[in-house]
Amino acid sequence: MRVLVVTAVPAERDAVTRAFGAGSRVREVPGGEVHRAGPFDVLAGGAGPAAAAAATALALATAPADDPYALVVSAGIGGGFAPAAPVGSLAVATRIVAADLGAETPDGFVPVTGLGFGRDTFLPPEALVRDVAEATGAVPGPVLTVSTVTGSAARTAELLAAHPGAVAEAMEGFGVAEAADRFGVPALELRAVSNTVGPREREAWRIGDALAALTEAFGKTAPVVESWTRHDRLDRHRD
Ligand SMILES: O=C(O)c1cccc(C(=O)CC[C@H]2O[C@@H](n3cnc4c(=O)[nH]cnc43)[C@H](O)[C@@H]2O)c1
Repeated sequence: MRVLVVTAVPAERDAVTRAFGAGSRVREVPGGEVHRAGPFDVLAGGAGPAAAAAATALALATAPADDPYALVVSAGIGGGFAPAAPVGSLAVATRIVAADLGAETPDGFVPVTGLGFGRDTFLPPEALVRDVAEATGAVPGPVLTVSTVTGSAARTAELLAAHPGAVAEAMEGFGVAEAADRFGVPALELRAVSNTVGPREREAWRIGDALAALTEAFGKTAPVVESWTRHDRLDRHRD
């Protein structure tokens, strides 16, 4: 069974496929094209949770019936929370959290679940997270999905207070996981840290280094997910 990887932009998609030589384009989906590379089908689905959810859902809905996806991975560059995830490091999500989905109240932010509907967290398969962390050196921890890139020390402190131990933020993970969940497929999130979450300093983003780290990480992740799709996934369904 194959693994669908959803990135935001083509530069991230190409960083993933580069681990296996050039990715060959396999199929068009509305608004994008899926590139095949090793065990991965890689799609640049757009930036933000809504684009990511739509692209993921379309790719899953149009997957060949005789070769469905066993896993969806949200991947790309991201902001790392200091000191847990420095620039150039990798982060793998133990929880994929919609950090700004909810309501602002006089008493502070209330997550959507506190409003009595929806959900704000998806849990990737524990054993897979552990094995990916071990193979790649990625720091495991909550990865936050935000619609607005954090740009101040105050907002960084707010996020860390609400999500102790958060290692990274990005803009797509929750959208990818929400779509995958509708298809009964587990999701993972893997981020290469291009910048530190905090006061905005766009010129300091090390995008090239992060993309190179992403390529290396996917080379090391391939055997792990191949083994997981063959063995652990089936064990899980047997329980
Ligand atoms: O300009 C380029 O060459 C380039 C190459 C690859 C990727 C980009 C992006 O701007 C990707 C946007 C994507 O990155 C995630 N991201 C990165 N840092 C943060 C952050 O601190 N907070 C939230 N998201 C971050 C995010 O997922 C964006 O969609 C440019």
